[in-house]
Amino acid sequence: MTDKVHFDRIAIIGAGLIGSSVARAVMRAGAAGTLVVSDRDEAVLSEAEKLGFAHEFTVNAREAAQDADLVVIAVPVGAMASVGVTIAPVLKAGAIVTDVGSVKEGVFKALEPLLPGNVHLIPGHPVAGTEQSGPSAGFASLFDGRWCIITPPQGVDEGALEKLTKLWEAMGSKVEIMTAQHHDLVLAITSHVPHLIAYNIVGTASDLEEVTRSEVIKYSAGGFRDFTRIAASDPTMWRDVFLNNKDAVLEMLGRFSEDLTALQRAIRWGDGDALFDLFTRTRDIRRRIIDAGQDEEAADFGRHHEE
Ligand SMILES: NC(=O)C1=CN([C@@H]2O[C@H](COP(=O)(O)OP(=O)(O)OC[C@H]3O[C@@H](n4cnc5c(N)ncnc54)[C@H](O)[C@@H]3O)[C@@H](O)[C@H]2O)C=CC1
Ligand SMILES: O=C(O)C(=O)Cc1ccc(O)cc1
Repeated sequence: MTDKVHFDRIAIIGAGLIGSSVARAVMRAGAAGTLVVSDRDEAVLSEAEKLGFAHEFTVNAREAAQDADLVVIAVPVGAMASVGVTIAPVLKAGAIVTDVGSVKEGVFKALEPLLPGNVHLIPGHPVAGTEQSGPSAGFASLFDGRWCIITPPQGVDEGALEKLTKLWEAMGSKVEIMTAQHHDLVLAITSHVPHLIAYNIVGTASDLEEVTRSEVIKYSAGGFRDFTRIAASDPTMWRDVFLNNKDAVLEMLGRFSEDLTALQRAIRWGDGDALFDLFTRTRDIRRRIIDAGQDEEAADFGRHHEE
């Protein structure tokens, strides 16, 4: 039995889906003496306060970060730097600063020059979420059994890394360590490009003429419905993901469009074997995901939450 992880003061900046879920999971784990949550949006903060998932609430990120042993930045990727500028002057020596952003290399490059040299910046990404946003969409079990990828910089303080790892484990996650660059490449194909495809197909449907569009809605079968769930994801968050993981997304999109062209040819020339072979290979990937226990948990969480 390992010692229970504990921080005297944890500050979470950003009280949306992920920040509020981290707050609830920290409380569930009893991992903070004091948990303070901050959001610059007063409406979000008062909703968070009503939900009561932390000990203290403030619109002032600097006040939240003051004296914190751990600061978790849970804002859209494009807003990380502005939070860094705000909190840098008050960070305690030896504090751990982490984030939950969906892109890792850009976030590290944006934050690292802003923070004092005596704090430990160790980025992270819980690979768990839903298409919803805001404090009421969060829940304590979001990270249970899901991966959290931590991307420590070279020369990281091992004690700080171990403490952060233990916190994610206490919040229910399985932790994997990799470089930020590798994370961004893997997530480009498993998460970012799939979201772009969903935005694109739903966008194409919404551009159809009125009559056809209403039929798309009326007859939407499983496939299209699943895309609309993903394409309902937060516009600010996803704009920032694509602007900050440009190279890896463009690399994967290049491969994707080559493969799409090959499929187009197979359809045009009636190459049924090519189609059948691909569809057989892809079915195997689905089976392997289910065998690994990584099936539709996030989607189910999202759906349960809508009910
Ligand atoms: N939505 C998802 O499924 C997942 C999201 N992420 C990452 O988590 C981060 C947060 O995403 P969500 O919680 O979904 O977004 P959200 O939209 O639910 O919450 C973000 C919150 O940050 C606040 N905020 C924005 N700029 C701020 C600033 N400068 N100072 C203080 N607060 C600020 C907003 O008012 C908002 O309440 C993003 O970086 C995203 O890439 C990671 C895993 C899953
Ligand atoms: O809702 C879904 O299906 C998701 O894919 C959630 C999600 C969104 C962004 C992430 O960085 C991680 C998970």
